[in-house]
Formats: sequence, C-alpha cells, structure tokens
Amino acid sequence: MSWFSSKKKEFSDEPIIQERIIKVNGDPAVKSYRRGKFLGKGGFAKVYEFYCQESKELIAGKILPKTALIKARARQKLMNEIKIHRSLHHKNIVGFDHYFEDGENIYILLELCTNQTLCEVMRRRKRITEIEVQYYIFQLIQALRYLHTHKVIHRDIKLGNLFITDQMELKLGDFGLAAKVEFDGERKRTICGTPNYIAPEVIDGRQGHSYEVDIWSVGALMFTLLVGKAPFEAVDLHSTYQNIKTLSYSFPEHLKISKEAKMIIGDILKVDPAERPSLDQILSSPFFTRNPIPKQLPASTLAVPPSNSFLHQYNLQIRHTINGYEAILERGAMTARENIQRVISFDEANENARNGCAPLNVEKGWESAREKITGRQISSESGWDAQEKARSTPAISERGCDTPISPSEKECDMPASERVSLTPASKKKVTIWSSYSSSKPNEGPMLWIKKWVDYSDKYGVGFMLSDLIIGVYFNDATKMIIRPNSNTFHYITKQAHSNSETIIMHTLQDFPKELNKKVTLLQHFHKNLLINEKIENSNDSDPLVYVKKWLATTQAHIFRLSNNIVQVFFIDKTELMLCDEGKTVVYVDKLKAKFLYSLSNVMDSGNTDLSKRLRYTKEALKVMLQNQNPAQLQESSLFN
Ligand SMILES: Nc1ncnc2c1ncn2[C@@H]1O[C@H](COP(=O)(O)OP(=O)(O)OP(=O)(O)O)[C@@H](O)[C@H]1O
Repeated sequence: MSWFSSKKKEFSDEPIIQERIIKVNGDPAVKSYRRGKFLGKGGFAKVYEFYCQESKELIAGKILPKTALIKARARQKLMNEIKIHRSLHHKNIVGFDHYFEDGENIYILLELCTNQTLCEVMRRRKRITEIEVQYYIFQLIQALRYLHTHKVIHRDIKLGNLFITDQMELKLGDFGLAAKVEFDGERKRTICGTPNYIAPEVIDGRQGHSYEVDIWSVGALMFTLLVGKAPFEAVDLHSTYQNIKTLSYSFPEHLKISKEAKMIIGDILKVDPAERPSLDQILSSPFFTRNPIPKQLPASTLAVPPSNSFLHQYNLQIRHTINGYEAILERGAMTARENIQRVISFDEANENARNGCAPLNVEKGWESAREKITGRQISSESGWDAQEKARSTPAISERGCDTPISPSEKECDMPASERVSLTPASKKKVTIWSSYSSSKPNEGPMLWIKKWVDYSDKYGVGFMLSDLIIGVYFNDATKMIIRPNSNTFHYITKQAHSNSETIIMHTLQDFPKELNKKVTLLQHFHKNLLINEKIENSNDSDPLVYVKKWLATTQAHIFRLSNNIVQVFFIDKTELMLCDEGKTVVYVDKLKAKFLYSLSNVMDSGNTDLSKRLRYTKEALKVMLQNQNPAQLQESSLFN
C-alpha cells in the first residue's frame, strides 16, 4: 500500500534527496524527492513534505540524522519503532510507507497528515467541545482496538502524536515507545523516555504494565481536551507523579463539563489497572452513546469551535433519532453497529467468535434504563398509561457544546447508519429482511411507536410516535396524523388500484365535512396520548412518519411504519424492533431490558427464543404485506 498523496505541488529550489533502489529487473536506480515544507520537529527528527519527482506525489518524510543514532540504545529504539510501525495497517494509524538511508540520515516516509496534530489544535483552541472530544477519542479507540488486538501497546498517547488529515480523520502516530506483548499476561518493565500521560503502575514499576496504560492515557487525554490542561499537571515532575499516584485531579467548577464526561474519565483514571474499563466499555459509556458521533468535523474546528450552522445541522439530524428516553435505543444501535464494525475490522476468526454473537445489553449500568417502554395494548379508554413518562434528552448545548444552536445552512451530514459495514455473511441474511422492511429506500427519519391503542373493533388504531406525532390508522385503511398542538393535520388515502398514497393537509377549522368523525377521533387520541408528554416545539416542515400497515394476530401486534421500521408488540409483553433496513434488531424483554443485535448475529447466536420471534415476525410481515388472512400464520409454536 502506498501512502503517497496525489496532490500536485510545485517546488523550486528545495534540496533533493536521493534514494537508491533496485529495480524489479535487478538494475540499480535512483528515486528523487524534493524536500518541501517543514512540518515539525521532534526529539531527534525533523519532518518535511517530500515530493516524489517520478510519481509527482506528496508524502511526509521524517529525517533522522545518523549522528543522533550513535548510541546503540537510540538505534535500537528506532529499529523497534520501524519494526512495529511498518506492520500496522489501520485507517486511524498513520500509514508507514517505507524507509531508506544515505550517508547522513535515515528517512522514514509516512502518510502525510496536513492538518498537524491535536497539539496545535489545542494551542489555538485552548479546549474543545464534548462533541469534538467524542469524535476524536472515538477514532483513537478504533486505533487502540486494532493495536491491542495485534498485541502492541503504544505507551505514548499524547496530543502531539494524534495527527489530523486533510479529511479531518484522526491518526495515531509515533511508535517510538511502543512495545510488542510477546506472550499473554506479559508485564512490561521498562519504558524509555517520559510519556506524557504516564499511568501510576509505570511510575510504581513493581508490578509491570500492559495495555491498560493506553487506556489510562485515553482518560488523561479526554480530561486535557475538555479542560485545557492535563489532569495531574504540577510545578515539577515529582509533584505530577505524586498527583498521579494519589489521583489528585479535579474538574474546574467554572467549566460546563457533562456528568457523562466526568463519569467516564473517573472510571478510566483508576490507580488499579484492572479496575479500568476496556476500550469497548468506554465506547458503550453514555458519553459516547448519548448521541450519534459526527461523521466528520468541519476543518474550521481546527481553529474555532464548531459553527452554529454545523451544530444546527447536527441537531436536526439527531432530533429525529433522539427523543426522550428512546435515545437509549438509538445509542445502543450505534454501539451495536460499532460492534459489528469492530468484528469486521479485526478480521480474525477468533475475534468474530468472541464479539460477533454477544448481545449488547445497552441498559447495563445506565440509570436511564430504568425507564419503562410505552406502547402497551389497553382495553379501554381509561387505561391510558398516565404513568409512562419519557425522559427528555438534554439539548445539545447542555451536552457540552458551548455554542448555541441557530438555524442556518447545511454543513455536514452524518447519518449514523453510514458507519455500518457488514460481513458478507450478514449481507446474505439481511436480504431476507430487507425485502420486507425496505421494499423502498428509507422514507423518513428514525422514529418509532411509543404508545398505541387498538380500537379496531370500532374505529381503528391510535398511535403516538417517538417525536410525539399522533396518528390514527382507521379501519378503512385511511390515516390521519397531527403534530402535538398543531392547528393542521394530514389525511392520507390510498389511491384505488395503485399503491401510491395521497397526503392532503387541512386545518382543524377547515376540512371536508365527511372527515368530521375521523377528526373528532384524532383529537381524542391527541388529547389522551399526549398526557404526561413533554411537548417541545415541532416543525411542520419535518418529514412525517405514520403507520403504513398493521396486523393483529393472537400472538402480537405488528406495525410497519412509513420509514420502514417494523415494530412487534408480543402479548407476553416483549417487543421487537427492526430498524436500519432490517439490519439491526432491538429486543425488549419482559423486564424491559433492551438488547441490540445485528440480524445476522441473532440468527447465529443460538438464542432460539429470539430466533423464533424473528421467524414469526417474518411470517407475519409476509401475511401483512400480501394482505393474507392472519389465520394462515402458524402461531401455535411461538410461545411453547
Ligand atoms: N505524518 C506526518 N504528517 C505531517 N506532519 C508530521 C507527520 N509526522 C510528524 N509530523 C510533524 O513532525 C513533528 C515531529 O514528528 P514526530 O513527533 O514523529 O518526531 P519524533 O522525533 O518522533 O517526536 P517525539 O520526540 O515526540 O518522539 C510532529 O509534531 C508533526 O508536527
């Protein structure tokens, strides 16, 4: 793999560096590089842009004078760095191209990261917002997952070793202090140099250290990014070490740092390495799962906080996915998707076996998980579940973004689902479902049914969606929807002999007389379903979602929404939700614990109860979509 970037650049009189190479046919030849812009300098090295004259491409060239490598220990360290770095290939690790030498220097050619490092960002910004911390640390953790699976400890995670590309991707670099773990359980004893965020067990030295030192650094780094100074910083090294050993650090009171951020940093900064969370546990913590992580930050954030327009756009995206306590589901789905991604990126059979089939209990440890899911079938009007109360998710500004949000132009897009990549095996299985859950492209935002009531013996089914849209699916298959406290409603009818639907908007003061009864019913549902709901201003231009089809069987109520989400409410009070075009399965058990799976993992997991429910759902969907008689469903086998 070549790390040369194809960017053309004109150089005039910069020095030329020549690399002696051997051609494929064995003939000696020379490859020339123009030494371009100075990028920075480290302990021994100076780094420049290198312009390859033959390929006309750019790369970063690290120049180490041989005079700095006279001591055997320095040479050994460099060889160790090269040996480890050249074996690593991950999108969040600076790419290693190759190295060569001439009489004076050793040259290491590396992937060019044009946006410098987080050190320069922090110099300009002092501290960054929580959403940016999520963005960068998420990528760092992907790099560390890869490293640790390949038995490498980085041991020098610091701002200056976190490079940023022109695409705003984070890349971990500088493997000068990295170490390979030779056997399971090996504890490293020596560490050369002074790592910035040194872990207490390294200072102590007695019990040795391992992968957990990188985890410690992640915590210390997160603190630094949010606060603007390292957690244990002191006037001298001795006091810093003392602070580390006694965990003496505190969050300045004047800074608005979320409790989720404080919690995960506190969990990581534990003196006993065994008490620190794993990388996966860090990513499953509320700090990372409470909102989708942006796909890309704008380059402006290298110098200034995220713009209002970026935050507004981001907020719009997540308003559809996060509403009340249901955020848990979406947060979990993110984590589940990452879980899938992780399985794939590790690309190791044993990793697949270990990670692939494990259900992710997104509730574990979260207070929010105590919330109950709504949507119980009720038998009469008086049974509206007044106790069910949604938690409202704090606005983004309360989640640590200092900048207020105001409407403005579009700046980025970040559907979390784009992070998903599936193994070929999963793809195969998903098609079974996508034919039911996604016969058309995704048609709307991520909303789902939060409450419903079945009045089909008289009128139809009333429902409330997660963004508090109220709707009725009438017995004649027409639908009506209204936003909370809105003066307008939508009436949806199906055209005869075709599948297409007509949506007409009316005001509550002015609508055709023949809709009188339906509107009365809609208002009745509107009033009752919204009891105890916290209503925020809704926007009439937001896309509408409604129940497109539903089916009641002896075992369950099955709903298919216009955004292709399928929800199944079983009579034993368990629930299933198929989202993400049927690729993600959310299962809520009787105790309201929520589990997330990729569809392929459920099928392979050996969870026969869940597989049975999924098969049942598939059959029910077939019946529903082909307008068959529900009696054709083989139901007896479901809850034996
Ligand atoms: N791949 C790269 N792309 C762009 N700039 C780079 C790259 N690698 C290094 N630099 C720049 O060069 C500087 C020094 O590089 P680096 O930190 O790798 O040198 P070092 O001698 O190994 O440093 P240290 O003393 O921290 O170990 C970096 O801070 C950065 O500004």
